[in-house]
Amino acid sequence: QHCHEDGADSCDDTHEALEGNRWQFHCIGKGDDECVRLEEYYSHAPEYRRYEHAVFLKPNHAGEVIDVNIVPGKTHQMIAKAVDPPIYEIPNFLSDEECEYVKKKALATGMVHSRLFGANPDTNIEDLKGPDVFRISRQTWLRRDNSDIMMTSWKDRIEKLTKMPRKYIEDSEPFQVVNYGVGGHYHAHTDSASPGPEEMLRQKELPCCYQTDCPIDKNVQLCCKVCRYMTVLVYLNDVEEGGQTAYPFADLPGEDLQEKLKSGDYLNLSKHCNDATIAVRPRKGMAVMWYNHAKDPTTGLIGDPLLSAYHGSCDVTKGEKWIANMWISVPPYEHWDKPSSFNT
Ligand SMILES: O=C(O)CCC(=O)C(=O)O
Ligand SMILES: [Fe+2]
Repeated sequence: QHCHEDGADSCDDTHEALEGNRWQFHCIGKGDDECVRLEEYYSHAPEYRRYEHAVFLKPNHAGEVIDVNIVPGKTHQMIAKAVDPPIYEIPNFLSDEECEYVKKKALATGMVHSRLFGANPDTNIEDLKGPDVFRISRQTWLRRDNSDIMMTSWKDRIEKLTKMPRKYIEDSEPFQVVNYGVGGHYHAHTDSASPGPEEMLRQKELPCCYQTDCPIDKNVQLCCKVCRYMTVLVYLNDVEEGGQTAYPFADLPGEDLQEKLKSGDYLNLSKHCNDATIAVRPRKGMAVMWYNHAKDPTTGLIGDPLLSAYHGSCDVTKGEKWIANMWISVPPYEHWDKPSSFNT
């Protein structure tokens, strides 16, 4: 590996030929040893050089701890929880004061009951309760406000953490703030495009939702597809009991995953929270970051959805739970030059 000692960004352009493929290394620590080897890089054909490429940071093993500089003068840790998909915990991503600020701001905008894609708009969701309900929470969106120093600094940290081109961070949706009470949960789901083969084929030609005005809370599947390449979720409080973020299929061998997915039952986290291979306990200010898609090895843009990235929130059994979601969207090659409707 050819990472330079003089800082994180100096080795972003380091390439090494390996059996005809190109590999890229990103030095996210200080020395050579802390370089993280990324997935195979794009093929360097001229048509794939016109735009900025996504980054996929893969840990060497679960439990790996990587020091990162995301705030000047401070060191944070990225703790790998899983390899497939890569899931990382980043303690103290936000300070206590920042968490309080986000909650206050969210309450001021007004929180509404969360809906699902394709949900019947006539249902009175406020009355729905119990383990059979897929999602029970309240939420709001915090719109981009470039004069807000906290939000800008938050995006800086996400950029340093993910190594993603700033463009994709700026293009992405507003921050979503979610609040769960006792009994609140969100059964296991994917944050991005429906991963079934037929669905993928049907949606192939569609632009990404963030590039359109398609209403994201209705049945959007006919108009656009969700292209949330990665998720950065931040816990805004300590939850007294329950409320873990659970990944029922993380790091499972392919056959076991297929079997569990087929049964469908494992998606119900009110029943199966404890069967999940990875469950992250909320801690105020901590971020969890993971990939919902592979990186397309040819185009360097969003690739196939990762079934291993199914996740959700277990029931809050005592107290309440506050989170903020930041999704980073990346287009597929067919739509790489379409502008984002959020970055105006
Ligand atoms: O609350 C959690 O831990 C998970 C939330 C989630 O998956 C989502 O909002 O998409
Ligand atoms: Fe999610």
